[in-house]
Amino acid sequence: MSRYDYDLIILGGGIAGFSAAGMAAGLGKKVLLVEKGRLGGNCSLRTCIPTKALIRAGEAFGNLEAASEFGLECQLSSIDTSLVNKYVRRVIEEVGAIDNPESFKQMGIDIEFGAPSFVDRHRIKLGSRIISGNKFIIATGSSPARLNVEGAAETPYFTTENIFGEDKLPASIIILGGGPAGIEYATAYCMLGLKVTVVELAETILAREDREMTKLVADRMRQNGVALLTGWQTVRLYRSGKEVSAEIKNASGETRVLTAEALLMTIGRVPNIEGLSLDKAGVAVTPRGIKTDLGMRTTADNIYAAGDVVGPFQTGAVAEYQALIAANNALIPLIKKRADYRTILWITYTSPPLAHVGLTEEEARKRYGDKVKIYHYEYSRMRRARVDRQDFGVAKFITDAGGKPLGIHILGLHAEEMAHEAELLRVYRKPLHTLHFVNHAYPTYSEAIFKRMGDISYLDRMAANPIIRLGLELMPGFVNNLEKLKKKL
Ligand SMILES: Cc1cc2nc3c(=O)[nH]c(=O)nc-3n(C[C@H](O)[C@H](O)[C@H](O)COP(=O)(O)OP(=O)(O)OC[C@H]3O[C@@H](n4cnc5c(N)ncnc54)[C@H](O)[C@@H]3O)c2cc1C
Ligand SMILES: NC(=O)c1ccc[n+]([C@@H]2O[C@H](COP(=O)([O-])OP(=O)(O)OC[C@H]3O[C@@H](n4cnc5c(N)ncnc54)[C@H](O)[C@@H]3O)[C@@H](O)[C@H]2O)c1
Repeated sequence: MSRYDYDLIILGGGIAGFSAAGMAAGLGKKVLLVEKGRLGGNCSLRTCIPTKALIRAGEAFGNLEAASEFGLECQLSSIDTSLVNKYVRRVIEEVGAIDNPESFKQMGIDIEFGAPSFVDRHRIKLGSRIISGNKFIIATGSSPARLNVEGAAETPYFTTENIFGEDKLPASIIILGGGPAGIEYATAYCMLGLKVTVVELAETILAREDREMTKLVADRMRQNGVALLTGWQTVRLYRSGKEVSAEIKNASGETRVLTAEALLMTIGRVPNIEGLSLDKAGVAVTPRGIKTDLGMRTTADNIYAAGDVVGPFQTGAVAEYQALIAANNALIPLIKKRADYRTILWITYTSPPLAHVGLTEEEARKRYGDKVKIYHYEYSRMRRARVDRQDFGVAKFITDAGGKPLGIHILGLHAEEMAHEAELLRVYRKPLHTLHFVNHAYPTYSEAIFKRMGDISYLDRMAANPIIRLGLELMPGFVNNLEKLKKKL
C-alpha cells in the first residue's frame, strides 16, 4: 500500500492540468486534480476559444460584405452586434460542458475544488483537509497583467477575465498592448465594425514574429481602419463621462489623449502562484514563473510544473506539451523526456491568420549568416485562392543552403492548418524539395504552397548541382528557362 493518498496530485484544471491528468489516468495511476475555480482554464473559458469565436463572428460579417465578389447582390446597411457576446458565451458553455467533472471521474480522475497550499513537498492543505501525494504537477496558469498608472484603479477597464461578460459591444475600444492577445481582439472588433485603437509600448506589434510578416499584418490592419500606435507609453487613465480616456506619451515627449467607450488591457500575463505556499515545498520562482528544468521538474524533485505558470511560451499547445513531459517524467522515471522549444509552432489568429514555424528571418540570419535562402509564395498566384477571392497572403520559407526549412511563416487563409505540414518538414529536417514528389490534392491551398515550393526548391537544387547542371545544360534552354519556370509555378 502506498504511503501517499495519491500517486499524482495536479493543481489547476486548465489545458495543462487536463493533459497531465489524462496521461496519469491512462497509466493506471491514482490521480487527483484540484481546481480553484471552474474546470476548463483560460483556454476554454476566457482566451483561446472565446477569441476564436469572436473572430469567427467578425469573419461571418465579412463574408456577407464580400458576397458581391461571388456575384451575389445583397443590401447591407447596418450590423447589429448586440448578440455577439451572447454567442461567444454560448460557445464557452458548449466547450466548457465537454470538461465537466463527471467526465473526469469516468476516466478515474478524482476532482476537488478549492484553493490548495503546500504544507511540505508531499502534502497540501485543502480547506481543513491534508492530502498527500507522491508526485505533484503545478499547472495553475496565468492571469492578466494590469497597468499600474495614475487613475488605473478608478477607471473601468476590461481584461480577458471579463470582456465577454457585457451584453453589448461598445462602438469604440482602446486596446493597450499589441501582442498576440491585443492583435486578435483588434482584428475581431475591427471586422465587427468597432472603432479600434491599439497602443503598443514597443516599436512593433507582435514582437516575436518575422519582421516582414509583422509589417504585412500591421499594414493590413491599418488599411482596414485600425489605429495602430507603436512606441507609446500610457501615463494616465481616467473616466470621461460615460467613456474612458488614456493619456499616452512617446519617446519624443509628444502626448495624446485617446477616448473610447471601452478599454481593454492585454499587456501580458502574470503566473498564478499566490497562496500556493511554494516556499514550504522548496519550489523556487523567478519573475517569469515557476523555475523548472527542461524535464519540467521544479527545484523540489517530486514536484513538476507546466503551462503558463512556467513559460517561456504561453500558449495552450505549449501548456499541453509541457504537461505531457511533466507527467511522463513524474510517472515513468526510466524514460526521460525534455522540452525542445525549437519544435513549437504557434498561430496568431489575425484575419487571415499568421502561422509561425521555427526561426524568423532575423533569427536565421543571426545564426547562419548569408547562407540562408528565402522563398516567397504569394497567395495571388494560387488558383484556389483566386476561386475563393482570398488572394491576400504570402508564405515565406527560410531554408539553409541545402533547402532544409529553418522557419516557415504563412500569412493567409488556412495558414493555421498548413503550419503542421511545415512543422513536420522542419522537425524531420526534410528539404523543401522532398515535397516535389509528394501528392497534394488540387486545388487546395496546401498544394499551391507546399507542392509548388517543393518544385521550386527542387529546380534550385538541380541548378546548383554541377553534375546535374552540366547534364541539364545539354537539354536546350533548360537553365535559361529556369527563372521563367520558377515564376510560372
Ligand atoms: C486572448 C488570448 C487568446 C489566446 N489564444 C490562444 C490560442 O488560440 N491558442 C493557444 O494555444 N493559446 C492561446 N492563448 C494562450 C492560452 O490561453 C494559455 O497558454 C493556456 O490557457 C495555458 O493553459 P494552462 O493550463 O497552463 O493555464 P490556465 O488555462 O490558466 O489554467 C489554469 C487553471 O488553474 C486554476 N488555478 C489557478 N490558481 C489555482 C490554484 N491556486 N489552485 C488550483 N487551481 C488554480 C485556474 O482556475 C485554471 O483553471 C491565448 C491567450 C490569450 C490571453
Ligand atoms: N493564438 C495564440 O496562440 C495566442 C493568442 C493570444 C495570446 N497568446 C499568448 O498569451 C500570452 C499573453 O498575450 P499578450 O498579448 O497579453 O501578452 P504578450 O506579453 O505576448 O504581449 C503584450 C504586449 O503588450 C505590450 N505592453 C506591455 N506593457 C504595455 C503598456 N504599458 N502599454 C502598451 N503596451 C504594453 C508589450 O510590449 C507586448 O507587445 C502570450 O504569451 C501569448 O503568446 C497566444
